[in-house]
Amino acid sequence: MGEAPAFFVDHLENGYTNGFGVKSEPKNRDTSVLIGDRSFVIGGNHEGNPLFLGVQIHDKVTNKWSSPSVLGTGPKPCKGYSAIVLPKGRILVIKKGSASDDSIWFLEVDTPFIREQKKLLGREVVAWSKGVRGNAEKPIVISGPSGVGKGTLISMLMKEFPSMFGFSVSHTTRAPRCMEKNGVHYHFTDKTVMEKEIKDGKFLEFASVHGNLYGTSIESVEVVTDSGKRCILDIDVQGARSVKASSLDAIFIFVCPPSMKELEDRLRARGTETEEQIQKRLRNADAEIKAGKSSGIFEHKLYNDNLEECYKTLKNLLGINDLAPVNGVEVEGINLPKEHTVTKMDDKILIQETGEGTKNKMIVLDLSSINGGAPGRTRGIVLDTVKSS
Ligand SMILES: Nc1ncnc2c1ncn2[C@@H]1O[C@H](COP(=O)(O)OP(=O)(O)OP(=O)(O)O)[C@@H](O)[C@H]1O
Ligand SMILES: Nc1nc2c(ncn2[C@@H]2O[C@H](COP(=O)(O)O)[C@@H](O)[C@H]2O)c(=O)[nH]1
Repeated sequence: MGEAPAFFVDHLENGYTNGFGVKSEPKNRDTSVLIGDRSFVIGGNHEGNPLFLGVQIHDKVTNKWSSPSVLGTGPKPCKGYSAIVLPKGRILVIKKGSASDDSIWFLEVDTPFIREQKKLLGREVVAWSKGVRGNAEKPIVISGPSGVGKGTLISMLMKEFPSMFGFSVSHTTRAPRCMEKNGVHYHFTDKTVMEKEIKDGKFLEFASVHGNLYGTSIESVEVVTDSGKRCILDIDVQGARSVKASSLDAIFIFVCPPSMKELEDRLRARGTETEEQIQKRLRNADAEIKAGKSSGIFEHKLYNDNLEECYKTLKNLLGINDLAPVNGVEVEGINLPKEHTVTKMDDKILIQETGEGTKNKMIVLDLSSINGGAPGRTRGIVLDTVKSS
């Protein structure tokens, strides 16, 4: 047997406040979704704006109501909706009688992205993301010897397409270079702290590289994917091997130098390492290049000789060229029957058409396919339409 949705709310059209127009305690409390110690009440207007659905939070422990910062563009007010609590701090909202580009939404209330935003903003935060069909783009792992130009290529990509790509900020125990900012280039971390976090299972991968510890925390990747951007990881070959073995379905690119002499020249010209460190990095480069070319980890190899040409090849490889649109992934809306019931069955949501003279269409939404997301962004949904008799 399936479970009924957490709740169904009727008549939430614009102008029909249904008890949610109030600043403090909403009157209609049975329409709240309980997650941990907090109830999330979805309805009425967002900060008096009649175009967007509002959210309020009740904390059971403090018995206080708050209006969170709402990230992303949320759904328009609607006739009614079903709300279903999903794992990992998300609420699925399925609207009634809405346009195909406004029918399925996710409210993030306790994801890593939300927790990070809460820390930053110092207040309650939630984020909306719209549900669309299709799969989110795979993260990109870029490896190559030190000084080959990985960081340069990634910076060019992020500068040209800031809304499309996001950088996974690694942790490292090495000291910051003079222009490097904590939390932007790396999370500069004490070795004992990082070792403890590795032990606590917080890292997707880690490795000792040129005498220091480097690692990608699960949260660093989630922060990017939850912001709806395609995640880029700049990691060494050992790290790439670990990611390949993990559940992260990524594409792997290895950047080769035109020659060892050119690699050495670039490292020296960068001027960020001591002579001893340069020698160490060059020694390691040999083994890295061999592993990169022969390990079977990398499906794509780039030669960074001429920077502009290499960048163009990288863009082509990522499906970005002068003819293709670059403002995010092309999205497909979801047409739902005007009148329907919603049932949850394991990781499937069944949306059954109701009403006289209808075709009794059933839409099956596969929750296991959901990834990426928020705020205001899309995530992949796989839908099947079944005709019941
Ligand atoms: N095609 C190129 N031609 C000449 N110089 C380049 C080219 N690509 C990058 N560089 C320069 O080489 C130096 C090293 O590049 P970058 O810092 O991007 O390397 P990296 O692979 O990220 O190194 P690391 O792994 O140590 O972080 C930089 O000074 C950069 O400006
Ligand atoms: N396995 C990992 N390797 C990483 C990570 N972050 C960076 N790196 C690699 O380290 C070297 C040196 O970087 P530098 O900033 O000190 O020059 C470079 O090859 C990076 O790709 C990581 O999280 N995991």
